[in-house]
Amino acid sequence: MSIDDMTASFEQIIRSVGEDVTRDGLEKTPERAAQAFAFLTEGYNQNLQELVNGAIFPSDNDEMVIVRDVEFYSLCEHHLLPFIGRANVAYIPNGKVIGLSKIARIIDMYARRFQIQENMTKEIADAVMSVTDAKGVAVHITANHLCMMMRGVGKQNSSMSTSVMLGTFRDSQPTRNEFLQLIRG
Ligand SMILES: Nc1nc2c(ncn2[C@@H]2O[C@H](COP(=O)(O)OP(=O)(O)OP(=O)(O)O)[C@@H](O)[C@H]2O)c(=O)[nH]1
Ligand SMILES: [Zn+2]
Repeated sequence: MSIDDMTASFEQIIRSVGEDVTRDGLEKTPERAAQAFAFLTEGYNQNLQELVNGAIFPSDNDEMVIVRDVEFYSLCEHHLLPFIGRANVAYIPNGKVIGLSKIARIIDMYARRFQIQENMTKEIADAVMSVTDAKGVAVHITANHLCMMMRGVGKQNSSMSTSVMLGTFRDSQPTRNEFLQLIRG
């Protein structure tokens, strides 16, 4: 990722809207915007193994583990505008558990890319499954999309929910229901 290239692109965008990129307030904006965008897309520079950093621990607990209400900020791949929400992630351990913070790091790694919510939900579920070998993984995300709020159809109060169920959560209705009840509570 080249900050210089992005800086030049933001300079061009600012010019294209008819602004004077040399005026005091905007002088450093192209580079600031490039740095901000680099941060918001840093998920492209991360990979799962490095991010988890070996934080997988043996455990004979085989009850559902849920990490709830993890906030995230992503960018929709259609408009590059933010969508903002919360993710709930559950898994049923199969001899090992993952470090708690790593679930949040996995969510951020996929959020900090150009995304649609459905794909992000699936990518998080697949990633948690691949690093934990869990009996089952469930991911549920609710988000507000600014492309639908500050432009376009202009709906301020609608939110979108997506979920992906793998393994036991897909096969067993009671397990799926327990998850849905726990995230509602
Ligand atoms: N399924 C899904 N759609 C999304 C997501 N983020 C944005 N969109 C939608 O992507 C669609 C793109 O539609 P287009 O008609 O190509 O673009 P547009 O003319 O800007 O559409 P409007 O937003 O309706 O003005 C819109 O319906 C958006 O609401 C997402 O995460 N998931
Ligand atoms: Zn959008």
